[in-house]
Formats: sequence, structure tokens, C-alpha cells
Amino acid sequence: MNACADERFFDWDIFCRVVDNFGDIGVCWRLAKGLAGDHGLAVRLWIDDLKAFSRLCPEISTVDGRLLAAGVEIRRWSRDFPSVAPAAAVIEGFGCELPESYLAAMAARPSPSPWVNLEYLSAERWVDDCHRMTSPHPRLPLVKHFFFPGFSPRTGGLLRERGLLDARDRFQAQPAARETLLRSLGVATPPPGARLISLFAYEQPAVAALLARWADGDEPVLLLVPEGPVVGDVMRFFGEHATAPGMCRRQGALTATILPFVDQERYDRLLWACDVNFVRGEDSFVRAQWAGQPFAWHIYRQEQDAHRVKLEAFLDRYTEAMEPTAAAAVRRFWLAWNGWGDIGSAWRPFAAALPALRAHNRSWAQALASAPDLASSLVQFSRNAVK
Ligand SMILES: Cc1cn([C@H]2C[C@H](O)[C@@H](COP(=O)(O)OP(=O)(O)O[C@H]3O[C@@H](C)[C@H](O)[C@@H](O)[C@H]3O)O2)c(=O)[nH]c1=O
Repeated sequence: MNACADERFFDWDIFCRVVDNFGDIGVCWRLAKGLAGDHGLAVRLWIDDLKAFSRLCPEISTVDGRLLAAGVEIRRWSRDFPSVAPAAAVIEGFGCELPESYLAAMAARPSPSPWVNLEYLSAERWVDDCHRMTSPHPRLPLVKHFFFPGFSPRTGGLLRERGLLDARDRFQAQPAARETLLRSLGVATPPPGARLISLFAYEQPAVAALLARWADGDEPVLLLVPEGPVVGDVMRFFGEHATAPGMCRRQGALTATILPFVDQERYDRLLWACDVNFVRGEDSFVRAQWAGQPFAWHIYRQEQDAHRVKLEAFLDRYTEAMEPTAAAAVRRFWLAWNGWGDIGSAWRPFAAALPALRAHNRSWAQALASAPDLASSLVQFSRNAVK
């Protein structure tokens, strides 16, 4: 007799701890949606911080006492872990350490479920060699597999749900779709010829230098800033100390508006709608690449500047086939945005490169989309593992 109280069967369990920010839950949630939506699999997502999750996904319904969103069962991961039947395959998000009782239940299965530790994204070359490396559990008959998302064919690829680029193209072909989105975010129709820029970043004191360039520039800039740490830096430029979604301030050619934090689908459309996107961390960084528009990456800081190596590794890949002037402008601008250079003076060459960057980024997204996506790679991996 099975001692598990909850006997429902799931194809995948995904475990996620919210460390800080929204990156871990952002990635795990997209992956859960991909496995359920594109592959028709039964997915259960264990999250230790449902409040953070509800920012990315405000629409959670309760059916027979179960929390459901986008076809995924959402479970609070609390200290007292319930007795459940392990899923056929298990994802540990970013080394979050599975509950002991769950590991024991996995080991007790006649054939243990494939167990994957999903790693952070990096463009560094060593990732190719570490993807799918294994680590046997010290006591139980279980093996953990390290699964790396990435940019090369030797990694697990990137999260990309089915039909993403077509949906983007349809949206970008319809000016009315952009207007509807902006209205839904409380933004008035931009003046003709205005450059739309979205700004999602960590705290960024250097932003003032950039805002000054835009304010003094010849062309109107409409800056859309989702709620988050950089909002304070932006509003201080306008002499404001309090911030709230909907606030709008103007100086010279620059208009800045604070946006509410929206669900992932609407945030994607914001990236599609803007002419330039500032993104951060991991998930928004990937989504900006799918948007096919010029973008700048505020990378998550690590000790001893380890993030610089990561940043340069991506720049090397991304600019490899780029026209040299544009490549130099991107490198200079991104480095300055991350604290290695003067952002104000780096803007002009970056702005001059925008048409070339747009063309490059369309092909970059297309090339990335020719590789298998992360959810499909995981499905394939789990099928092979049980053969
Ligand atoms: C601005 C905005 C973002 N989002 C989503 C997009 C992403 O899924 C998520 C933000 O995640 P990221 O872009 O990855 O940035 P982040 O800074 O929040 O996450 C970071 O967290 C650290 C713990 C990790 O170590 C980092 O690598 C990184 O992932 O928020 C919305 O859904 N709505 C919004 O309005």
C-alpha cells in the first residue's frame, strides 16, 4: 500500500525558491507553462513565496481547493512538506534543495524519476561541458542531472513557447495592437515619431546621465518604467521622492511614466511594442532577445565582478556577426550601463547603431529559434532517461 496522502499523478514537479527579485520564479513559471501548454503535460509547481508569484501571475483560480493557473497546479512549498506521490520527472530550480521526504519517496519508486537541477543561464563556453553532468545522491539511489539553458547547441536551449515569434510578428505588424496595449497600461498615445523605451533595471544611479541626454535631445522619448528599484532613480531626476504607477513627468524631449507591474504576457508585449528595451537578470533578458528590438542588459551583480565575465561572454556571441561599428557601440553602452564607463557619452553611438541593431536582432532571434527550446529539451531528456 502506498503511504502517500495525495495520490494524484503528475508528469512534472518543479520546485522553486524565490531567492530575491523575480528571476527564479519567472523562469520556473515560464517553464511550467511551456511543459503544460506546449506538451500537454500535468505539471505541479512548488513555490515558497506565493506573493512573489502572484505579481507575475495575478490570475490564479481555485478549483476543488486546488490552485490552478494556465493549466498548472500551484502548491505552496512550506516547511512541513506534505506526503505526495513524486511526479514522473522532477526539476529542482537553481539548486533549491528538494525536501528530504520527497527525495525518499522518489527513491522508493520502482524506477526513480529523472531528476534535473535547472541551472542559471550563461553564455560562457564551460557550460557546454557541464550540461547534463551528473551527481549521485550521497545516500539514496538517485542521480541529479545538471541542466543548463544556453545559447549553443550543446546546451538545453532557451525558454520559447510554441508560436512566440509569429505572435510577436503579428503584434508588431499592427500599430493598433501597440496602442491598445499602451492604453491598458495607462499610457497616452505617444506623439508621432517618439522613441518608446522600456526600462526594467536594478538600482541605477547612472540613469540620470542618460535621462539628461534624452531630455536635451532632438527627438521625443517616451520612457516606460515598470515598478521596481530603478523607478526611484528615475523620479529623483525629476526632483520627485515619492513614486507610484501612473506618475508621469516631463523634461525637455523626455517624458517618463511609471507602469504597474503586469503579468508576464503583457510584459512580453511591452517589449515587442518598444523601440529599445532595458532588461535585467535572466528571464527579461531572454524575452528582449525574442522581441527582436535593440536592448541593453543590466546583469545581476556577483561578487568579485564575476558578472563581467558573464556579460562579456554573451557580448562575444551576440556581436560576433554584427557590423563592427554597431558591435563596438553595443559593447561600450552595455559595459557603461553596468558600471564600466560613462553611460551619457555611450548613448550617441548606441543610438546611431539602432537601425543596424534592429536588423541584427531579428536575425539573432531567428537563429536562436532554430534550436530546440528548453522545455522540449527537458521533455526529450526525461523520455531518454526512462528508456
Ligand atoms: C517588469 C516586469 C517583469 N516581469 C517578469 C519578467 C521576468 O519573468 C521577471 C523578472 O526576472 P528577471 O528578468 O530574470 O530579473 P530579476 O532581476 O527579477 O531576476 C534575477 O533574480 C536573481 C535571483 C537571479 O539570480 C538573476 O539571475 C535574475 O534572474 O519579471 C513581469 O512579469 N511583469 C513586469 O511588469
